Amino acid sequence: MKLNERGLLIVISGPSGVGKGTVRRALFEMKNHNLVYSVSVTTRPPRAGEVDGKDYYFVDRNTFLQEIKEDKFLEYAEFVGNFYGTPKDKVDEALDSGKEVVLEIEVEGALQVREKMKEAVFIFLVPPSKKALYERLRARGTEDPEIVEKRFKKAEKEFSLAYKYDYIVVNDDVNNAADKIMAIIRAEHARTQRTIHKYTKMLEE
Ligand SMILES: Nc1ncnc2c1ncn2[C@@H]1O[C@H](COP(=O)(O)OP(=O)(O)OP(=O)(O)O)[C@@H](O)[C@H]1O
Ligand SMILES: Nc1nc2c(ncn2[C@@H]2O[C@H](COP(=O)(O)O)[C@@H](O)[C@H]2O)c(=O)[nH]1
Repeated sequence: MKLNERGLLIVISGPSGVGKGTVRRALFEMKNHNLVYSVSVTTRPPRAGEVDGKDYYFVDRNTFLQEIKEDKFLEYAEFVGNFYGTPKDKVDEALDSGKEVVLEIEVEGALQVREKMKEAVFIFLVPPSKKALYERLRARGTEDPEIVEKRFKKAEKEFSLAYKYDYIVVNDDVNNAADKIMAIIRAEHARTQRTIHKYTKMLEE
């Protein structure tokens, strides 16, 4: 395949409860995009309403550990007691077919991707305030209070790594944040195409 036919990889991170999933869904509802969402594998039990194969591939711990051994993940990490990983073959397939692939993953995994895929774009979503983050996490009502505390505490470490990302986007308003992310994706796409075009021309000379 030609270099310029390969899609762009977009990594979105941010502390638990900041609104990554909500903003990503708003992004995918926009018109005229070429995005696909990479469904992760996890050992976390499904939340009410979550669908296997759409929200996550839900597996048990032994299956996940076996898949690590078989080198099936582009990246993986443990987050507050559960494993999460990105299936490598699906991401490669989608990129090879020219799609823009969105990963919504925590920071440890994102930094693994940074090492492997230099051309990927890294976006870190932040809340308007810490108070708003805590309130979103608590009000979502999907975790027991003790897990809410653990996830909120983990946010400190995640914030401290935000400087490793290419862009920081504030999720004050969902549509606002989705618009900003779409603008980043379009600009990065254009920049990548220009760079590839330049080098292809140079090689032809
Ligand atoms: N801009 C916003 N203003 C107010 N509430 C928001 C906003 N964005 C998201 N929320 C709410 O915050 C809660 C957490 O959002 P969401 O589940 O999308 O976060 P997340 O970052 O994907 O979390 P996790 O990493 O734990 O999966 C949800 O109840 C969602 O409706
Ligand atoms: N490193 C990875 N992190 C992932 C992946 N899929 C999701 N996540 C992140 O885990 C936490 C918790 O998710 P939750 O659904 O239990 O709230 C959150 O930050 C997700 O973005 C993955 O494949 N790899």
